[in-house]
This record gives sequence, structure tokens and C-alpha cells, in this order.
Amino acid sequence: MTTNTITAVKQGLNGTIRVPGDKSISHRAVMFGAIADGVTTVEGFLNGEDCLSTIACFKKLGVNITQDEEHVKIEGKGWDGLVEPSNILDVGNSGTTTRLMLGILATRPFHSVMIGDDSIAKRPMSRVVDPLREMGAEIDGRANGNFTPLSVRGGNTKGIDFTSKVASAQVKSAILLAGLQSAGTTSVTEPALSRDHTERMLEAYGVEVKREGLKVSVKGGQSLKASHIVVPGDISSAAFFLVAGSIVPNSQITLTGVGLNPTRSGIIDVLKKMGASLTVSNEKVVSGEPIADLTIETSSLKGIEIGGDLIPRLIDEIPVIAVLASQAEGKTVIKDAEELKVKETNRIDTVVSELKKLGASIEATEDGMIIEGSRGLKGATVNSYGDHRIGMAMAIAGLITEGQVDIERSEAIAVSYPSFFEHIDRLTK
Ligand SMILES: O=C(O)C1=C[C@@H](OP(=O)(O)O)[C@@H](O)[C@H](O)C1
Ligand SMILES: C=C(OP(=O)(O)O)C(=O)O
Repeated sequence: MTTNTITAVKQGLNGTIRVPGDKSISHRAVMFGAIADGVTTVEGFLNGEDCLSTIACFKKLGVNITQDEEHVKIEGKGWDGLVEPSNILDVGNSGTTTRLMLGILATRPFHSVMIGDDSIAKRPMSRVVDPLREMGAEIDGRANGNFTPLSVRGGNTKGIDFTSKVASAQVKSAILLAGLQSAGTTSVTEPALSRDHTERMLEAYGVEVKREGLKVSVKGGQSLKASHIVVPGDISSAAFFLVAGSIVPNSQITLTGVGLNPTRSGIIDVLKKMGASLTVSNEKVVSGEPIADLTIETSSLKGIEIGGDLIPRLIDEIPVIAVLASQAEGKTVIKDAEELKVKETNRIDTVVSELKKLGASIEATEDGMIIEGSRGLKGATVNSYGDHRIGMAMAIAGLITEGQVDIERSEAIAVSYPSFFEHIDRLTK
């Protein structure tokens, strides 16, 4: 177990950083490259543990994948290039790897077994297993296939018209991926729009995707053509420094090349609504995804209400938004966020318990939390509980506490942001 200590930075955080590549896009670039025909190259890939789990799984599925400083190279041989793995596929801590790979394996005519860590073992998989079974895949696992270890025997699948109860890009992507190799058309309708990287990237790999409001459809029998993917900076990683720049006195931070896909940019809406000083510049589009440079400065903030369709657009940022809200004038209410309960930890419980240790006024609700802001925070020992985003949210809080914050199990941060502490150091020099 690693413990990291953070102390307040009186002089502020100042400078320019490039946050690591987007996790969702990095996973997809490798998976889609693995089932495409030809050599795919990926630039700006996130070397976080989750994406490395994806690479390791697809190597076991027979795909040649190599990496140097600049690129990941994936030698795809089409859908039929995937072969029965001779050993277990280890997804580590990654929900995205588990669910999207289930969608791919659902149509492959061989047997495979997936396991992950203790956190993955608690995350619900029925949301993808049930519709994939309905399509014809044979999937089993603990609790009738809701939990890992899971086994899959794919093949002979047919398309479905599926309505999802949750706005989840992992559910949507798994079913669409299976649909690409199933008979007929497959459609997924969601209650609110979740991140649309799969739809955008499938098009970059030459696949036809039809979108009508909240419904996405693909026709079966489609193959993918190799591509060159440039991965934007991860807005979910940038969020930690957007919050730090807003709440640490005397700060001005520029984050370059951050992905600003509208299905992911809810944190920008929240910062603006709370009164943060944020400038967006140098906007462009790379590999079908909008990116820009973001500059944030210390400012006074006010509490707001966050709920509804905004939630899927900022779901992973809620732990650090709670830290932001603790420094805003008045009350912040976060609602409609039940999905937080099924992430790497129950993020309603872990955010509330750890921020309370620092003296924040925060209470859990059934579907979110309520934070009374403008309270000075104090030092304490907190725990990430193995959840990277909880570890980083606590580190950002530690930049403004009276007394030091010790973050236990901080090694989890390498799941999505291996250079996180280096970036804090760089901005304080
Ligand atoms: O598709 C993706 O890359 C992701 C989708 C989201 O999960 P859900 O699909 O469960 O909402 C998000 O929380 C996760 O970090 C990454
Ligand atoms: C929920 C997350 O990831 P995953 O579902 O891929 O484990 C996350 O990164 O916050």
C-alpha cells in the first residue's frame, strides 16, 4: 500500500500541462484496431493501468500489439483474427475493458474467461450480459452472470432493438459491437445521451452508424478498416486541475489539447455556472473529436444544482466536483447520480466519508449528495479504497487544507493518471 502526502500550496498552482490521453478513447482505439483489417497506429495513448489491461487481453486473443514512446501499433486481422485464448483474460480494475470486450467476444465462436480485481468483482455485468444473451451469446458467471469471473462462448448472434434503463456508454458500446457481427440490425436506445466515442470512432474505422436522437443503430456484417487515431487529453483527468486552479489561491493553469466532446464536457458547464474564470482557446478537431486548450484561474464560486441529463456528461468528475462545491458559497445539490454506486467504489459513500474526514459539510442522499460550501478544510488521513478518482479528489482537497492530507492506497491513481503527482509538483515549482 502506498501513502502520498499533500500539503497546502500557498503560492498557488501555475503553469501549463498536457494531461494524459483520454481513457475511453484509448481503450476503444486498441479494441477497434484489434478487430479491424490492417495496421492501426494510436498517438497519445493513455499508459494507465486500465488501458494496459485492454492491451494485455487483446494480446491473449492473438493480436500483435507493440508500443514505443510515441505510438501503439495494432496489427489487426479482422474479426476472425481473434483466437481462443489459452488462458484467463485479466481485466484488472477496468469496467470499460470488461463490458466492451464482452460485446466483442459475444460474436466470436470460441470460449473465453474473464476475471478482474476485487472492485470489478462487485460491479454489475447483467446490464450487458442480459442483452448479449438475448442476442444469442452463451455467457455465465457468478450470480447468474452478473459478476466476474465470467465465461463467454460466442457466435450465431442476431440483432436486437434494445432499450437500456441506464445512460451507459459501456452498455451501448457492448451491444453495438456485438451488433456489427450479428444478423440484421441492432439498435440501442438510452434514457439520456452517454458518451459517444464508440459511434464517432466506428465511423473513423469505416463503419456505418445511424443516429436518431437517443437511438443508435448498426447493420450486421460490417468489418472495420485500420485507422490512425490521435487521442485527445482526458477531460476527466483535466477536471482535477480545473478544480485545483479554481480553488487554490493565486493559481493560473493552462491545460493543452483537452477533449471537449459535448457528451463529456459537463464539468465545463458546472465551472461556468459556479462562476469560475475559465477560458477556452485553440479549438480544433482531431480524429473526429473536438479539443481545445483550457485556462483556469482562482475565482469565487457559488453553489448550484447538478442533475438530469447533465449527469452522464460529468459522471466520473463528481468526486472532484464535490471538492469544488466544498469551496463554493452556499449549497450544491447533486442528484440523479445513482450510477455512482456501481463505479470502482460506491462513490456516494466514499466521497462523503472521506470529505467528512477533512471537515467538509457533506451528506449522502439516495441519488447523490448535498454539500454546504465555504468551509475551511483540515488535514487528515484518508483512503482511496482503491478508487483512482477518490484518491485524486482527496489530493486536490489537500492543496487547500490546514494541515497535511495523507492519502492511503494512492497507487490506484495509476489506473487513469500515472503522472498525477508529477504534474502537481510541476505546477507548484
Ligand atoms: O464507455 C466508457 O469509456 C466509460 C463509460 C462510463 O461508464 P458507464 O458506461 O458505466 O456509464 C464511465 O463512467 C467510464 O469511466 C468510462
Ligand atoms: C468508472 C470508471 O472506469 P471503468 O468503468 O472503466 O472502470 C472511471 O474511470 O471512473
